[in-house]
Amino acid sequence: MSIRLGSVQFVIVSSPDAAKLFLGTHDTVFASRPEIQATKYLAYDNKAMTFAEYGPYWRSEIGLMVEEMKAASKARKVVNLSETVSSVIEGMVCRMLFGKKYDDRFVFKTVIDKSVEATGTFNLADYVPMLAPFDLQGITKCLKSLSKELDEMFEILIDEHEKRNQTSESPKRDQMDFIDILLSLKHEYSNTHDEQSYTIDRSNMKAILLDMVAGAIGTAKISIEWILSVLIKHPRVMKELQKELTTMVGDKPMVEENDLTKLKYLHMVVKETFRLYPVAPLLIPHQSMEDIVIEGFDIPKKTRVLVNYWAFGRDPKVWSDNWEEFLPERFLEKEIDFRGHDFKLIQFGIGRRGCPGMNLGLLNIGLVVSNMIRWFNWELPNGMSPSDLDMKEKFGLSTPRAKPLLAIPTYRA
Ligand code: HEM
Repeated sequence: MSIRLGSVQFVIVSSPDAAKLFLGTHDTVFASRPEIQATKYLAYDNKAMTFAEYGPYWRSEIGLMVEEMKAASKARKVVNLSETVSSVIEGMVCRMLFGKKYDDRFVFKTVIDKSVEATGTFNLADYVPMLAPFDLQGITKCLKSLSKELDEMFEILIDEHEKRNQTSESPKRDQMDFIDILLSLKHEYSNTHDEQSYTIDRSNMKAILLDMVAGAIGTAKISIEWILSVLIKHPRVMKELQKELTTMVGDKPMVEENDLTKLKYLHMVVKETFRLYPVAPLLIPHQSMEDIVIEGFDIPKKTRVLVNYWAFGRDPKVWSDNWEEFLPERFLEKEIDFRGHDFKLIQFGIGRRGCPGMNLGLLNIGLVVSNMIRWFNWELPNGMSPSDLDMKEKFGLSTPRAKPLLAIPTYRA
């Protein structure tokens, strides 16, 4: 389907076969992103991330989470799981990037949530550029203020790392956090074999940090929130997963990174949740870099492509008539994964602009979910039955739960 909004031409891709054409066969043509007001003000002129390195950044955060849930279990306290997951993920990401969990000056999750919301809001200025200077909806003002908040936080973090490195010996390679690694690459060429390579300066560093923080925090939080919701709503699936965890992990105090590959049922639960509750229902818009003809249709340069991935997971032609059912076992028979070979399940996008943080995202999700489920049973508050759990989404650039997930943990010794 093709539509026009103001001066902008869109193509909407609504099936895995069409996605294969645009993001597979013609991936090189559609590998650009449109420049919108949000990227202009938030994303340091679209300077992007390239790599990631991390150690066991998650251990203390997961340990604290388990202890906190044990205390809540003793007190029969209702836990706001949406809030808890958000803090755990923020803590894990901060430890990985900045070496430690920082203090109240750093409110990444709040600023990132607001930025995602502002980016996902329909902004007239993106479709009728002559209206941009008037900022009729006040979105540009909001984006500028969010950008300033983020910039100030990154400046403090980089300054603190630089000062520490000046006063004491620079950390050894295996003790470096992500900012140390970026600082060690400052002014080096990003790619010595490429004539168009650029040096990594301070704004590149901040753009990369923004990619990491924005990419890692909200997406994992939303994914985990949905996985826990479907598990609570479907006690049969919850029991099956707990059985797997008990058998495969035993009495170890924590489910660890190397346990995750053994957890086949967990992987099926994750895939089934990604099918029905995508984090980015339209992925991130792509844009064509040249004119192209696809299946007889002329598609001009700079056409934006929206991939309606939300619809893929609800297509009976793809998932059969029981598509509405939450059934992880459907992946027993289907060799479908989201690692770039199959266009039915593209939770992380696909091709050149696919998500570079997929492995890290899957790891964070696996660690948090498995530890929450290995050690605790979950009950809804006020005697609510699992089938009554509200599963409404809040639509936008990403789709979190409309209402926070509240539940009472009981410790499973
Ligand atoms: C559950 C976790 C995650 C999900 C569901 C997710 C999903 C996505 C999706 C749908 C896209 C757009 C793909 C497209 O338009 O074709 C994307 C892009 C991106 N993601 Fe992720 N992501 C996750 C985790 C992460 C993490 C942990 C990082 C960083 C460490 C990250 C960094 C990025 C970046 C930088 C892009 C833009 C890539 C580009 O434009 O070339 N993501 N992600």
